[in-house]
Amino acid sequence: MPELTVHELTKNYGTHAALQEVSFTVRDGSFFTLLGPSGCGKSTTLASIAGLERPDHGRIAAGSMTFLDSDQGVYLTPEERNLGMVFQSYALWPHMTVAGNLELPLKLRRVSGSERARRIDRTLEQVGLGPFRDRYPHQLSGGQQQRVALARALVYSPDVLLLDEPLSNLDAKLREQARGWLKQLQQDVGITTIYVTHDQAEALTLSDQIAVMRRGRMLQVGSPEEIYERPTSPAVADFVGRCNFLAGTIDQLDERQATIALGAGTVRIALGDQRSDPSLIRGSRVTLGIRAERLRVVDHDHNGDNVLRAGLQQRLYSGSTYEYRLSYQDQTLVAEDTCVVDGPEVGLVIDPDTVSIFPGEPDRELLHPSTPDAASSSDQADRVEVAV
Ligand SMILES: Nc1ncnc2c1ncn2[C@@H]1O[C@H](COP(=O)(O)OP(=O)(O)OP(=O)(O)O)[C@@H](O)[C@H]1O
Repeated sequence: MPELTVHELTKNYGTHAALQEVSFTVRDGSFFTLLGPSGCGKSTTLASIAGLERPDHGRIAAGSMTFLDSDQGVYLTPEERNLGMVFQSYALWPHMTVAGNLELPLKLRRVSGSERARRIDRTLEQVGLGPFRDRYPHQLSGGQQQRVALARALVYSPDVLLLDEPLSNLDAKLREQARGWLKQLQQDVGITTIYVTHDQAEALTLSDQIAVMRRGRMLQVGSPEEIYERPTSPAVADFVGRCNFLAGTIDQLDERQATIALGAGTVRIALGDQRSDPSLIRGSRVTLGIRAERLRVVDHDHNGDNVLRAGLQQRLYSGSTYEYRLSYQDQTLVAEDTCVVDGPEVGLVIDPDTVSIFPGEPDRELLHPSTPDAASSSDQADRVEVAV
């Protein structure tokens, strides 16, 4: 299976820039996910790869085959690209049986009768639908229909599989099961796969690489761990997982640590990847990103380093954890913890190894103002040590 490269893809709809110089590479045989909020350009990117949209500018190639090269005037039709595609609405042919749905794309490719039968049997076996070959789509469950759609995309051995939110029509439980099954199938077949979703949990569990998009631009490409643990921008930290953002100023800085002034208090930070960032200098404004599940809620009189004092607004039971809504200075923070802590005020222990630091002020839309009736946070100076 070939590697797929997308280079500086640009697409405008009138004055609206749907894609702005989007570039990425999908490794041979890997599972690559385009993740981002609604309207960020995921489907336009996928449709451009499929040949269903024609970008204004850019280059797309799979192995030695160039699908699109705007500079050279190269543009292959969808039929010339040998790709398999599955949409959210499985788009099965309702008047054909399961086997009939798989047979049509083979007939269109002029595959011989005996070879068609062999491939249909093998693919239905792969997706676990052997016994269902003579059923019609309306006689199948949603999950089974989704498997038929996948089988139909795989039966003619495409070079690359393109999946546009294929699990979103399934209910929550079935969707979780389908993730494991889909990942296994992709690994068994070994096919290069590009997957579109706005569901971060789906992206994290399924992917070898995730590309986070926003407003037609690529924000970050990396493994699920990189995207979650080391986001390169507040926007990525905000979209993947739940993150609290705090504004601060670098007070002191050395090779390994930085001390950040947070309102009335200070924060000590051990420097990781950001060590080489030239914009992190003494006196510069920064944004700290702290994941909700990495804030430990303790009693208000808890002693030690890295403790913020916050007002307790609300504690919500969510099964495996409690969700705390807390007021800190003029913001609402969210923490997830398994323990029960009460009182108008609590302590928040920050794990120094799990805080991200970004240059500059936080975007206003990332900050959540505290509600007017919330208990006020302590004015006392906080001292927090954070590793980045
Ligand atoms: N045919 C079109 N004409 C005009 N604007 C379009 C067209 N198709 C898409 N857009 C716009 O381009 C932007 C990107 O759309 P796209 O469908 O790629 O987003 P998306 O990330 O896939 O969103 P969703 O998750 O909601 O499907 C959106 O602002 C959308 O309104």
